[in-house]
Amino acid sequence: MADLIPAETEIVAGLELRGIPLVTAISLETGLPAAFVRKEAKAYGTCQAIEGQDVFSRRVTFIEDVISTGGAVKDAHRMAVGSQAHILAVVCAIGGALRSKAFRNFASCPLLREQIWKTPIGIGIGRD
Ligand SMILES: O=P(O)(O)OC[C@H]1O[C@H](OP(=O)(O)OP(=O)(O)O)[C@H](O)[C@@H]1O
Repeated sequence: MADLIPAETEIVAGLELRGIPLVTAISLETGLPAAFVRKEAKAYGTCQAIEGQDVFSRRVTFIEDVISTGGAVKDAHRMAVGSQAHILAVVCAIGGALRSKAFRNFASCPLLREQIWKTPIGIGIGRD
């Protein structure tokens, strides 16, 4: 997966929960700093949705284990945009589970929709 991360990436961000061990391994392999995207912002303490790095104005690639409807990526994208991160792409381990609903969800995330055809997820679509 590490080979598939866009070269401009400054931070890799794993989506809770199964994206967390993946992004940790990719961070160790690439040296890119890892962030961790909660399903929703914590209601106390840091009150953050994205932990581990300040993603403000940074180029971020999401790391996911599998995408089905795209709902988890859509939620993460909304929170990352709220933090003014620039999301370059989402790289997932298993793209073949992608369902048609994902395209409706990605329609609200134009950057991801653009990238989806260029990243391994596009390969996943081809296998579906
Ligand atoms: O594209 P989607 O339809 O959103 O489905 C994919 C998501 O579903 C799974 O997580 P789940 O919600 O089961 O949570 P978990 O990783 O915390 O177990 C998986 O790890 C993805 O994050």
